[in-house]
Order: sequence, then C-alpha cells, then structure tokens
Amino acid sequence: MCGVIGMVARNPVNQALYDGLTVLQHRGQDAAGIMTFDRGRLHLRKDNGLVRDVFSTQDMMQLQGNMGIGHCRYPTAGCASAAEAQPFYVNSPYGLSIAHNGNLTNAEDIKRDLFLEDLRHINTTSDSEILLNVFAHKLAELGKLRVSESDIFDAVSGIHERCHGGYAAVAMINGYGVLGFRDRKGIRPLCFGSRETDAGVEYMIASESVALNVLGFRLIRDVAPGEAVFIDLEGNLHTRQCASETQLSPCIFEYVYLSRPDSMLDDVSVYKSRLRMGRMLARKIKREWAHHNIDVVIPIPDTSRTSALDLANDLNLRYREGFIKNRYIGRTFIMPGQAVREKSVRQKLNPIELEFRGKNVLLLDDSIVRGTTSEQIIEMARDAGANKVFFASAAPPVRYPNVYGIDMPAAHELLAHDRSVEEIRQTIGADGMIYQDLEDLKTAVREGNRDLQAFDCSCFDGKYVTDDISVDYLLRLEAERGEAARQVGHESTAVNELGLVRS
Ligand SMILES: O=P(O)(O)OC[C@H]1O[C@H](OP(=O)(O)OP(=O)(O)O)[C@H](O)[C@@H]1O
Ligand SMILES: NC(=O)CC[C@H](N)C(=O)O
Ligand SMILES: [Mg+2]
Repeated sequence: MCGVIGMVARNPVNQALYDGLTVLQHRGQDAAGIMTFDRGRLHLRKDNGLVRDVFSTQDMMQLQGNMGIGHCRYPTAGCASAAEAQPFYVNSPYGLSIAHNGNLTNAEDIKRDLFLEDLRHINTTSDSEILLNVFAHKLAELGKLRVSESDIFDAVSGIHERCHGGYAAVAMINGYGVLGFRDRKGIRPLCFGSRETDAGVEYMIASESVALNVLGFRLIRDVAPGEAVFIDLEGNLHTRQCASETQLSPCIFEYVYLSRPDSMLDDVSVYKSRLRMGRMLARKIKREWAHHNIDVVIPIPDTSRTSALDLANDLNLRYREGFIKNRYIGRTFIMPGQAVREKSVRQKLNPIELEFRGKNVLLLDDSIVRGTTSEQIIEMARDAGANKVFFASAAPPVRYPNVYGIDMPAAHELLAHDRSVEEIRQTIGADGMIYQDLEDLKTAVREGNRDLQAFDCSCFDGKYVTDDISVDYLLRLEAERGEAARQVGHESTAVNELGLVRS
C-alpha cells in the first residue's frame, strides 16, 4: 500500500498536501513526493525518505500553486530507487502526473504494448509509470487541443479496459484539474471530501478519510469501484462511473493492519472493525480453550492494541501494556528487506518485566506475516520471566502472496504457508496458538456496512478477486521480488529488458 492525496484549492496547497502525507505516512515509509501546478508551471519534489525528511523549507516554498497531488511510497513493484518515488510525470499530452496505490498484475504485457504499439518509452521498472502512460495514451488518442470532463472520464474507462490488478490513484492534468479513480473491484481505498472556505468550496481526494479529517475536510464518500471523480480548476466536482462490471471487494488486510484506526473505509470504521475482531477471537478462545489459565492479555504495539482491548474485555481478563514501543521507529512490516525488519523489532519494542514475571500471558498481534515479530516477541516475553506464553492473531493465517499492493510476493516467506497451526506454534515457540477464522474476520468488518458483499482475502484464502492470477504469474512474482531476488539486486535490471525488445 501507499498513500495518495490530491486537491484543488482556493489557496496554495503545499502545506495541506504535506500535512496530509504525514497523516498517511503509515501507508509508506520509503519515499515521498509532491507535485503542484501553478500558472502553467509544474513543481516537483520527491525522494526516498519519510515525509518530514524529504521536504525542506525551501522545497516547500517552491511547491507553488493551488492544485497538486502527493504520494508516500511502500514499493511493491520495480525497485526502491528515488527515481521510482512518485508522483510520476509525462509531458504529453497536456502534462500529466500520477500518484498510485496498488499493483498492476499485467504490467509487463502493457509495458511491451506501450513500447511496440503506442511508441511510448517507460523509463523505470515501476508499474505506476505504466499506469500513467496508459492514461496519457488514451488522452492523446483523442487528438484534442482541449479536453472536456467527459473526455477525461472516457480515458479512465480506457484504463479499466487495459489495466488489471489493484489501483487507487490520483492524477493531475495541467490546466484542467485533479482526478481520482479506483479499480473496478475497489481493492485499495480512496475517498473524497470537501471544506468550506471564505473563497469557496475546496475538494480533496485521499487514500484514507483520516487525511481529510485532520485538514478540516468533511468526508463525502468513498470513490466507488470503477468510478472517477474530477475536480476542475474552478473547484467544481464531477463524478462518473467509468467501468461496466464492478464489484466492491476491498482488501480486508486494510482493516486488519494497513489503515489507521481513525479512518472510515467503505463506510466501516477501522477502529470498530478491530474491536469486533478482538471480540470474535475472544469467542473462539472461549470455545476452544474453555479451561485456559491466562492471567493477562498483552498486545504487540501498535496495531493490535485496539483488538486486544475488546478481546480482554470479552474474556474478562486484564489488558496490560507489556511492550513499550519506541515512537521514533516506524512500522517494521513495511520496511524493505528482512534483515532490517528483524533488527527493528527489538529496537522498536521493549518489555516491562513486571507485567511478565511469573504470569501466563496471551500475546495478541493483528496478524502474523513472516513471523518476524512473533518469534522475537515470544523470546522477549520469556526472557522477561513469563511462565507461559500463548499467542493469538486477530487475522487468519497469512498463507498466500499478495498481488495488489502489499509486499508479500513469495509464499514460502510467509510463516503460515504450508504449515499447520501446530507447526506454526512450534516454529515461533509459543505454548498455545490461536488464529481468527476467516468468516469471523469478514463478519467483524461487514458488521460496519452490511452492503459489503465481498472482500479481497487472497492472502488468507488464495482466491484472487481479479481472475488473472495464474500459478505462473505467482512463480514469476516470487522470482522477481522475493527476498532472494532482492539480495542479488535482480529487481533493478528490468529496465534493460526494453533494450532487448528494441534490438
Ligand atoms: O509477522 P511479521 O512479518 O512480523 O508481520 C506482522 C507484524 O508487522 C506489523 O507490525 P508493524 O511493526 O509493521 O506495525 P505496527 O506498529 O502498526 O503494529 C503487524 O502489526 C504485525 O505486528
Ligand atoms: N504499495 C503501493 O501501492 C505501491 C505502488 C506501486 N506499485 C509502487 O511500487 O510504487
Ligand atoms: Mg505490529
């Protein structure tokens, strides 16, 4: 996942975009960028790093203009180089830029066609640059000096016809406005809102509603799957459904871990869904461990704290903060590379011994992916003197790769892949191990919005909501993006492939 944001305002947008990106920082810690448009000129600043490190005061002063888009990145395609930070820009037609959250699953095919048929050059290994060029090609095909909203929406329909996978994106069209669109399954989140100012109404599009809230925008609604919203330079909002077959199937992992608890996603409070996850799991514990001797529930900060609250309440057990998080260390799961993730767990979390000594503790995490956190945390609990250490996960076992914008490319890197719960228990060294059931997880989310018929749960059940994911695709993904490939720097070679096609 990444964070995207876009706005057309009555005043300069630089500070609002910056502030919005800091609120979306939990969606991507690797790189950040802002692009603004001012009287015919574009201004861009992007680089690797956290939002607070990428933009100096001088950069901010140069980001002039009342319209702009921003991005914070967690790479899931291409490489981590600053050249692949977003927004991406292409000068023709009109001057277009894009900030993209998600992952195209047919990127390589489109790239080849863009090169051979559309005479377009893709300069990086990023799928987001491909998405931008598909959009640019569709607009260019119209051959118009000036486009209308309807033309822009037609170009989005063209994107839906050509691009597969997950994408929630904001795009800026120089001299026209800012556009937001979501793939036909609505896998990644995108919403929009407005605020009243003395100079008139302003609109903002963002990955999560929390970015709107902190900037004083009122959430209007989520962008529907396949829909596009366009804010023109005069500040008018236009919307249109741009795809024929749509089925809202949001990624359920957004509720489990990715999004902030204070966001509303597709009309569901992330916070309340996590409380319900805790309650559902408590019920399972009562069923399966009726005679447990747990003394205390301890969350693994940060994300599992919400679920742990109601898990403990429902079990009538004490909730204690047994691990203190170093607030200056980011999220470990979205760090690039296993070595840095492993090192970060101990830097990030430190036990309070008196909460462990002589006790039977139930540790709860929101999810277990590679097992980086759980293995180390159990060891820390034992070192701190715990008598017994039970481990619970508010999500089901993560057994399959994600192909829609979460960096889990290789099945064998996932702790639960090809392992039973008992084998997982032994591997992480717990005295007892329990996972949420998938149906219970779906119920926990759906209770917030009963209209939500479907979810993308592919990392839990291996069923991919776009029907283009073959075994071959997964093998290729693993070969290209798995940990082994990263260690030999494999991912940065893809740019040269174009050269091979050319000769
Ligand atoms: O099994 P793993 O591969 O370790 O991945 C799962 C862990 O990673 C995440 O925490 P993270 O530190 O990223 O963020 P948080 O502070 O929001 O919990 C998640 O909350 C789990 O704790
Ligand atoms: N996590 C994401 O949404 C990543 C967006 C895009 N695929 C990239 O790697 O930059
Ligand atoms: Mg965590």
